[in-house]
Amino acid sequence: MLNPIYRTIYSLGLIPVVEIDDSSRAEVLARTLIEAGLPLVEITLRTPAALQAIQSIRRAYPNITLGAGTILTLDQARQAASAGADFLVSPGLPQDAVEWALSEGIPFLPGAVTPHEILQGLRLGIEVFKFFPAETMGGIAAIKAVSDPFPSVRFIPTGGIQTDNLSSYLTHERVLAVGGSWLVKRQWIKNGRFDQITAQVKAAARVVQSLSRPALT
Ligand SMILES: O=C(O)C(=O)C[C@H](O)[C@H](O)COP(=O)(O)O
Repeated sequence: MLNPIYRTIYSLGLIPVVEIDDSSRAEVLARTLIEAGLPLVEITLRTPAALQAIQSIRRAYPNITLGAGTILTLDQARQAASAGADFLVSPGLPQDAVEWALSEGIPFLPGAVTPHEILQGLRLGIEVFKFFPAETMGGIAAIKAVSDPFPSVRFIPTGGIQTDNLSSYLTHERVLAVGGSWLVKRQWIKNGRFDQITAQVKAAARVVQSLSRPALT
């Protein structure tokens, strides 16, 4: 059974992957995304401000779907969850963090691109994988090839995805959503250009809505 968080992610189709330098901008960032029709964000733990940003967003918008990305260790997984993250994302598969999250009922989206990595994740109980870096690893053709032996697996590709190449991913039955930093550029938050975030998110959402996507089974 697919976790309800993944159903929400599927229905929105897009995960903005965010690097934030100043946590005081987190609330307005979340408001911008919600008002643009995308009540979903992944804050990566790549900056010292990330945990505080997660806390601020959770406090201001209890219903937003909130992810924490770049989880590399068990400690980071615990910290992100207690700051208020609903789901955790990693570029790879940190086994202790994955095991802990699943035992707490927190969806964990680990990175996997090879059959070996997918098998490792499946054995831990993972149902959805981040396919990263998607474009560099061969794009949708690579996802098709690697998913054949794993009929239950779904992917959220990230890495090199933009509005103009997201369609080939999102129309494939194994792809739940796409993620990326193109929706919310770090500089836009820094420079207070929330109007650019709104425009980018709306343009991508229009493409998602125009697609005939396979139903979630
Ligand atoms: O930080 C992580 O946990 C990652 O795995 C990386 C991000 O998902 C990618 O950096 C997004 O890729 P771009 O959209 O090409 O910027």
